[in-house]
Amino acid sequence: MAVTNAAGAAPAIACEDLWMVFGERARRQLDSARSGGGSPARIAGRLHDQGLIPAVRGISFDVKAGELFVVMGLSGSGKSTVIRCLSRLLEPTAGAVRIAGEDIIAAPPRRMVALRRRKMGMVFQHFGLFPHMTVAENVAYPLKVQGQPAAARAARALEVIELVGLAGREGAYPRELSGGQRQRVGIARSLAVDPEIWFLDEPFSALDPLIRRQLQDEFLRLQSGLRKSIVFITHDIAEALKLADRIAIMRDGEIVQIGTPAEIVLHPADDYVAEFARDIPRGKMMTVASIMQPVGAGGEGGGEDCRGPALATAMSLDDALATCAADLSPHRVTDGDGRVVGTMRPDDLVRALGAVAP
Ligand SMILES: Nc1ncnc2c1ncn2[C@@H]1O[C@H](COP(=O)(O)OP(=O)(O)OP(=O)(O)O)[C@@H](O)[C@H]1O
Repeated sequence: MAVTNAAGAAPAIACEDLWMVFGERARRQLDSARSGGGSPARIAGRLHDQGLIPAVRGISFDVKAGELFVVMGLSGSGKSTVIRCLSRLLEPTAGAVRIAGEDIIAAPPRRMVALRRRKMGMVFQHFGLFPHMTVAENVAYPLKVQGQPAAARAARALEVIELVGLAGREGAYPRELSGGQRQRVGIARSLAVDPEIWFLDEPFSALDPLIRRQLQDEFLRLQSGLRKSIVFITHDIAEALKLADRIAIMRDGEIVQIGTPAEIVLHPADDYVAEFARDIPRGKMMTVASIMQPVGAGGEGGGEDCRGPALATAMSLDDALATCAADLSPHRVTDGDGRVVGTMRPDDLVRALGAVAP
């Protein structure tokens, strides 16, 4: 049965009280551990004592349509296990996963195969390209699996190859490409079927920092046009803050905080989250959009009392500070199309930069 929210639209992904326990008779052991009651950590402790590995411990979250949702945490915190449960590459031990309202845990295997082929795109850290196929053949492969005719899949492959900036390299083999180019092929291949849901598990982690930054920028540009519903995994807080609409921070199989990049940096839920956010160069990493008062939400009509030049939503806080330093009155904030979308008060800016106590 489809489950919808108050507005009538189901979230793109809804995950509720999800458990993934590795080991013998995991389901029965989990039931027994839960019957004793207590927090997920206590239940996990009982499972540990039985020699099981409770990798994901009763987590819940929603991903909205078109949202870029980042799951972040240290190595071993359970990130990859979560993403594998969402596509049922792993069978969760307990809990519910719904894709656009459809309960996929109850879906029969054939339906699951169809969902993976038509609705879901996946990109992993190790590109997983076929070495004996050209770029074009690799990218067209999922369309071949779908049974699309040769001409249609060649045309679509070229389209997405162009989208990821590899036009002209469609005849190359993976061994002839750099790491960054190979990952672009992986991204193009996952986009070929035009998935609604996109799972990316540390897609840029194997790349050197410069290429990594470049691919992050390209990824943001792609997403601003595509508006896919995305679950993106990373262990890098800077990457999470740069890309995310919202971030879920995981520790020991649990989610300790879900929030926007600004909420995570400015209002960390505990010391673990604060530790991640501590060394972030806020002025460089955070944008005006993340701390402005939106129009109608304290930003009033957007700029009646404002003087001085408008700030752009995409501007870094450092650049905004340089602009505001000349005029300490509130500033209008405009989006890429020049529309007034909010107000920035210089004291909010200074607070966000950590120069005064909140
Ligand atoms: N197939 C498996 N069998 C047993 N334990 C597993 C299995 N897969 C994962 N685990 C364990 O589950 C826990 C979470 O692993 P997971 O790979 O999800 O973490 P992660 O946050 O993605 O880590 P990394 O960033 O290093 O990839 C770890 O303790 C791991 O050893």
